[in-house]
Amino acid sequence: MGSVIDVTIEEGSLTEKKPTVVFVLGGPGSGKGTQCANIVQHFGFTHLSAGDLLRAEIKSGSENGTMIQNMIKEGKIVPSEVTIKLLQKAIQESGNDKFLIDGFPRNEENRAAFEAVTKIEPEFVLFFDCSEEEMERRLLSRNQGREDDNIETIRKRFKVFLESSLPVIEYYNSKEKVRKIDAGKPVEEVFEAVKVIFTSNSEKATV
Ligand SMILES: Nc1ncnc2c1ncn2[C@@H]1O[C@H](COP(=O)(O)OP(=O)(O)O)[C@@H](O)[C@H]1O
Ligand SMILES: Nc1ccn([C@@H]2O[C@H](COP(=O)(O)OP(=O)(O)O)[C@@H](O)[C@H]2O)c(=O)n1
Ligand SMILES: [Mg+2]
Repeated sequence: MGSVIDVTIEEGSLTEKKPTVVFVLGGPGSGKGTQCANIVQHFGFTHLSAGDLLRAEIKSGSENGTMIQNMIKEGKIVPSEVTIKLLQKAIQESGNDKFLIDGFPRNEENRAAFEAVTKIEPEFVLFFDCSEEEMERRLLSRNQGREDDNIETIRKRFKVFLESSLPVIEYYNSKEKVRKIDAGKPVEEVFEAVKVIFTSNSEKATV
């Protein structure tokens, strides 16, 4: 009797549809959050910013809060175990099946752990390509009171981006999953390029 129930549950989980995920990557200040807000309005995705989830975790007074706060101040990447748990919880609570995951995966550890734990492959990877000079200018005038938007931490974040995050983008590029956008232009122009990608991708999916 027990075995019949087991088989039913297994079949149920096998046929459960995996959510659609788009990773939104790019250096600090490249405009990920800004463009995600636009994409949500036009294409019905739920926006999950790994950085926002980590900052909310600090505010909630969680036991990991101090560790996360120290890492963010130093521009370091928080262990994937912590970030993936927060992402999974947000995915479950959203009720949606389409997600923009912004600022994740930021290193090889993030990428491999997410794949191993969730078995989710991104539909594609949106890469906002922007010069350091422009990103620095934007971060220094972001005015969100962030403890990491100071020149000292910004330099550390740029270094981490080049050393740890770009290789992840290269990995997806070798799988032809990267859609690169010139993010140095004004917000509206960047969004025009973003729209083309989301429109052509959803057309492909329905053919
Ligand atoms: N295309 C753009 N041109 C000029 N400023 C921008 C552009 N996109 C975003 N910004 C501004 O730059 C800052 C960083 O943008 P944000 O979306 O938070 O980037 P990220 O999430 O990649 O760090 C914000 O103050 C935002 O208003
Ligand atoms: N996957 C991630 C994403 C962010 N973070 C931390 O959160 C910080 C801010 O990330 P963010 O995505 O909000 O920053 P921006 O690129 O949006 O400026 C990073 O510098 C890391 O310290 C992380 O540890 N792991
Ligand atoms: Mg952001």
